Amino acid sequence: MATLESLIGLVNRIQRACTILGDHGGEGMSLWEALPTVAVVGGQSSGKSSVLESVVGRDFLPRGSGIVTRRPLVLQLHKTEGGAEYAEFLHAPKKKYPDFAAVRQEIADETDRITGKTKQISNVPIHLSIYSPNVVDLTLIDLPGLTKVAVEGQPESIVEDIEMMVRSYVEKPNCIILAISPANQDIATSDAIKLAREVDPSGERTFGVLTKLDLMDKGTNALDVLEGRSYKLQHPWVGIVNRSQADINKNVDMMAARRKEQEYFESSPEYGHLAHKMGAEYLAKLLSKHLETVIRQRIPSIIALINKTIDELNSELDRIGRPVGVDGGAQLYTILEMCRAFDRIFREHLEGGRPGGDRIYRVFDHQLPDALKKLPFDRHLSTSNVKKVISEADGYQPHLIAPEQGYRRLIDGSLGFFKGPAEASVDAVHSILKELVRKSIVETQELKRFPTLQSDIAAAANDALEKFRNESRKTVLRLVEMESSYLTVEFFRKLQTEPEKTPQNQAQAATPNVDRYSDNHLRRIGSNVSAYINMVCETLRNTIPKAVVFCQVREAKRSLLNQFYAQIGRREKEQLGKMLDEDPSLMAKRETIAKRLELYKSARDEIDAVAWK
Ligand SMILES: Nc1nc2c(ncn2[C@@H]2O[C@H](COP(=O)(O)OP(=O)(O)OP(=O)(O)O)[C@@H](O)[C@H]2O)c(=O)[nH]1
Repeated sequence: MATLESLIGLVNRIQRACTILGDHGGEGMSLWEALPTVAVVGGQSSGKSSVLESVVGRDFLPRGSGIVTRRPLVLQLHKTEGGAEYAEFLHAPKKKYPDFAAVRQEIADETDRITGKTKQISNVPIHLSIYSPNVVDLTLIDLPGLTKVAVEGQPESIVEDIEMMVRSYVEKPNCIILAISPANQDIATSDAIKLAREVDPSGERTFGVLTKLDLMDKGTNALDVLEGRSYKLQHPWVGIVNRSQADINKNVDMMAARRKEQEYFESSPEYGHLAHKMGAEYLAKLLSKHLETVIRQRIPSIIALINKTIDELNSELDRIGRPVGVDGGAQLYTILEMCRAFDRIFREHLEGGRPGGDRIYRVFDHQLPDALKKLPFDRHLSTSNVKKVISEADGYQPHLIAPEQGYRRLIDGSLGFFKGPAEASVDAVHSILKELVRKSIVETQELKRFPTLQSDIAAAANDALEKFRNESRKTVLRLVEMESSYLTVEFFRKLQTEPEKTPQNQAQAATPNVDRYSDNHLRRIGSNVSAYINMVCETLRNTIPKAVVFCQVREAKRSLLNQFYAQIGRREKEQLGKMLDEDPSLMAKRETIAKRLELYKSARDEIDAVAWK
């Protein structure tokens, strides 16, 4: 079983970690609140400070008129095996205070640092550790004295504020209440007892302390209280005789005061039989033992709370994303992971796992054929235009057999029309791909936290798409140009051998080239060209999609981010870090969670180390 020292030391360490990480109660069930603590409460001038100093055996608390204690003071006492006494503040961890007058000054200064000189109160605790051979292991929290009236310079609300702060500590079921009441005042009117009664009616976590026994009226005594008849508590009352104001003024040494107190009880006719259970030293031991028992009881529930919280924090971290390592390798890895996640989703869109790829097929199946159908060949191959083109091509010398030049010009002119629909298909597919990039970025959960990387990936992907589009445009235009560069000669050979179908045509064939520019003749040329163009159109309707898929879709699937990968591979650590810029609020949130996680994990380690000793 763990020793007494180790259990209180354990809670001390966890408490300190809590304060470092800003966990000192408040919303929800915090670790701090799960830890057993001893809170010192009492009315003003009840002798609170005197009791604390006597327990420590040192003068170290600020004195003065008005409300001096304005922040909770977490006082952790560590017993040392001899050696010099010294104090340490959590807010100045490197500094040792061997001089307790300086401790007093630092408590006052540190109080003001948070509350300002306005004499407001604050619930942010000051942590003070005292290392001394003259103390027992114990942690006490000194709270502002309960008061009824605000004094000069302090806001009216301070009375209520103090009560609320003290209440927030003592109402926690893990709080052991050290209720200080002066003996020279009716116990029924004690502020400390009134509050304790409210929050701990059964008295199981209240320790009653009666101060100023030496100041009671002659002929009266406090036995009714000390023996539990006036107000019953589960734990025995402890009577205390602190230094009087006169003693303090005379600088009576604390050790001397402890001795004097012991003598007082031993020599007292009324309290002599209780002497071994009275005094500040006894109180310290009593509390220490009790605190240890309570901690031991609480450990299983503390472990349960810690484990539950660690699980919750972990899943919260998973939800918002783990912090990225700071070294360049880790950053590069993270960026590549994000890129891969994005790329996977983008490909799913194309391949049908997600919607969007089908729109590309619609371009080939609808848009392109529709556009081809709408090309103005009728106009281009109208008799009048055929005549115009052929005459121009013939020049001063009309053609002899067939208008070879005219045919070529008519065909060239017609083929030119295919460029429009070909380019339109390229552009349509381009904008679908762009839209899919946008969608995929949005759908990549992992990327959500990295707005900069999001836009970097989007920019890189769009750059690549732009390049693919240019390539694709060149290719489809080439397909069209190829059609112009070499005509399918078989088509025309076949035409020549085909017999004329109508009698009129037969007549014309019989007298060939009677009128080279007759309507019939021109119509025939027009329809021949039209037939040829239709054939080419059929070919292009099939080859344009192939070119577009080859240049744009296939490349997008294969190498959308290749250029980007090459770029980031060359980047320096700082540039990579910039790419992983996150939303500041998210970063702050993660940091808080990570810190809390660290706190809970270290608390678990501490407990593991002690509990199995
Ligand atoms: N004679 C005698 N005087 C005491 C005793 N306890 C406290 N005093 C005196 O009572 C006055 C108030 O004591 P403190 O310890 O400052 O009381 P406090 O509750 O801390 O007071 P505030 O910090 O002002 O709320 C001081 O002058 C002490 O010397 C005691 O047991 N006997």
